[in-house]
Amino acid sequence: MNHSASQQLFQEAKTLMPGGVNSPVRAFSAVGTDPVFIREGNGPLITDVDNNTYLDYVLSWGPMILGHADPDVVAALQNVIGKGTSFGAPTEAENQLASLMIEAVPSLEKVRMVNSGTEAVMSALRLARGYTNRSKIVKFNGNYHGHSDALLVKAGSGLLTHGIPGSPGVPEGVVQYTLTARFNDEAMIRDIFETHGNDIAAVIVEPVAGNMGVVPMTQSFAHLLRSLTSQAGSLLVFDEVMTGFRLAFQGAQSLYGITPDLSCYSKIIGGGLPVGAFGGRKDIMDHMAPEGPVYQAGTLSGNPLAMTAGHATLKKLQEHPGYYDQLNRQGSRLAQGLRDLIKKHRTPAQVNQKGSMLCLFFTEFTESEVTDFESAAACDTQRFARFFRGMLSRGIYLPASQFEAWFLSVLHTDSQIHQTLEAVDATLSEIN
Ligand SMILES: Cc1ncc(COP(=O)(O)O)c(C=O)c1O
Ligand SMILES: N[C@H](C=O)CCC(=O)O
Repeated sequence: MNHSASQQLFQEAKTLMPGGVNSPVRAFSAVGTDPVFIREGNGPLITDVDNNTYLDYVLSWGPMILGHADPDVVAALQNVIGKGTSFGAPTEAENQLASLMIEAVPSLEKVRMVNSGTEAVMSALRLARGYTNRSKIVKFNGNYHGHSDALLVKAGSGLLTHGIPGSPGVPEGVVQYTLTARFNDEAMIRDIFETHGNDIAAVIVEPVAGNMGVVPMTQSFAHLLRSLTSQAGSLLVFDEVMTGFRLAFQGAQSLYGITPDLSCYSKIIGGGLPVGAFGGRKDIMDHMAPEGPVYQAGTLSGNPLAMTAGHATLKKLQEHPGYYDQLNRQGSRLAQGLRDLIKKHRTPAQVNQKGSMLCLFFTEFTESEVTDFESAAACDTQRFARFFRGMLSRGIYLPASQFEAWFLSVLHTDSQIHQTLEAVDATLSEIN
């Protein structure tokens, strides 16, 4: 594959932006190659500036569940873009997206729109602290909730990819109220609540963690979190930035049978435009300004284009409930195919999959499952890097990190899954 135009753009980008990118994982530095510059996307395919086409399992890190340039989303955007792109004033489009989310997810009684997942989580936790009058929050090792100061502790995603345990620039005082616990470790979270229960404003969790690879929370851990928080008067906050409208129309919370107090969204609810939202119980949400005293604001919040793209996306998902069965089927088919191939090649690896989120962990500990940050972090990232490069050269675009989720769209076909597995077969024989 020729990558000369991408390489040229990357050289230029490095003189313009730190590392040549606007978000670290995109730089491909963890996989020992340069990034490809994407020119356009169509359905499950993306094409780079050198005219190479790839089957996309990144999907903009999750939002493009309908594939790229979905005709209904594009038409909805074309319909509004000529009428003004931002007003900083209420619009009907905000009501439309908010009411669709509230209709879909029983735990949402009111929502507030923001501009990113980071903002959604940061604001939800401020609200939790304001509502409970408590300071401490609990997060789990390897969960990633965006880059706000208090949450850059033992986080997944780019921090795990680049081996950054916290971040310079975050004063100690800011993280002194962030308690960290092992994901899926029931004894540890019980201990934390025994010691700090009365001071804990909220527990925040990715129900299916997708930022240390894919690691689902166990059912019993989910129920334990619900009961510990309820007993202690703390709030349970589900970070559904990745899982919301992806694992089910009602989100991961419906799969676990849990009603969180607050939930955070981004990605799919913006249909590929910058967006975020948080919501939950009305009595809690009404603590937000101007109804209540907890302050949060945004010049572009509820942006008409983002609301329109998000609404068109959710509407289409709502009108096609069969999409979720299809996504689950394709996810399972790909996961099973990967399992068969790692067995065939005797590759030390594990496959974790939940619906249309999955990943292949190159772990030496094949006999034990990857259930938390500690087992995920023990993976062979060099082998992953070789695997990634082999797949890219065969036209399969995977996340450029061992610790990110692969996503499927509703347009990934049987024959594309087959093509992916053929590429895996060839790549594993090359790198083993
Ligand atoms: C679970 C989760 N929470 C929060 C975020 C932060 O979202 P954003 O990148 O839109 O700020 C992300 C992704 O980055 C995420 O995957
Ligand atoms: N894991 C992150 C979000 O889900 C990846 C996006 C990024 O950091 O650029």
